[in-house]
Amino acid sequence: MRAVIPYKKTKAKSRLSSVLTLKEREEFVESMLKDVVNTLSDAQIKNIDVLTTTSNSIPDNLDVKVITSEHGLNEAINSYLKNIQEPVLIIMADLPLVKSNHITDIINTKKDVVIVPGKGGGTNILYLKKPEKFTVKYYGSSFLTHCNIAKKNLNAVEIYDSFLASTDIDEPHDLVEILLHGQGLSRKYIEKKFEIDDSRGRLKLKC
Ligand SMILES: Nc1nc2c(ncn2[C@@H]2O[C@H](COP(=O)(O)OP(=O)(O)OP(=O)(O)O)[C@@H](O)[C@H]2O)c(=O)[nH]1
Ligand SMILES: C[C@H](OP(=O)(O)O)C(=O)O
Repeated sequence: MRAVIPYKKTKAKSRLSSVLTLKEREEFVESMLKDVVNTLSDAQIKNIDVLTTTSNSIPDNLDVKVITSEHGLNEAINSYLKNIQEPVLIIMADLPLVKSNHITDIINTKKDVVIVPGKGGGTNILYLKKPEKFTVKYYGSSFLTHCNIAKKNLNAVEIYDSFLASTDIDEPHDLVEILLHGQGLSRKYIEKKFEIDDSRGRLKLKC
């Protein structure tokens, strides 16, 4: 089996622009990518592909295969899947809280498809035992879309329930979860700039 991480660094995370500059956002997404790659490695995933928009956005020291595509997210992933004849784990790059035991739980499923929902209706992780029978359609309520695609084309779907695996980092309020639960490079990056305001459990910028 393989894992593929869709990754965009250029102008990344516009939803965080109120709290991080563009340079900081691009540095931050790189730290999250490294955390995801480290988690996959800890789960003994040997074949890790990073599907990115521009090859110059990947650090040299990552043990991954870099695949570039100028296409948008859906077209890039569906083109990638056309060349895959083995089970594939599609894991987003903005999931720094996922742990290796989540990955092993997911790939040891007895079902054809595992879907890990994101907050607000997204899809954080897809595990496809038969990728040739699946087409991704991210954005909007992609979680429901992917459930329907799976049920139409395959018969056995597992919805994997995990607070940490469902916590994708999109909005400023998501950053507090990294301070509360993170253990990797992205936590080191964020704690330089933010701390938790204990009075309300809310994030505030470090003075
Ligand atoms: N290869 C590729 N990955 C993408 C693309 N757009 C987003 N991604 C990745 O897909 C995952 C989810 O994307 P988003 O949460 O929308 O990331 P984003 O577009 O940087 O965030 P916003 O600008 O706030 O929407 C992240 O791992 C992104 O790095 C794309 O056009 N190509
Ligand atoms: C790619 C998209 O991410 P979101 O915008 O929901 O974080 C999705 O999961 O469908």
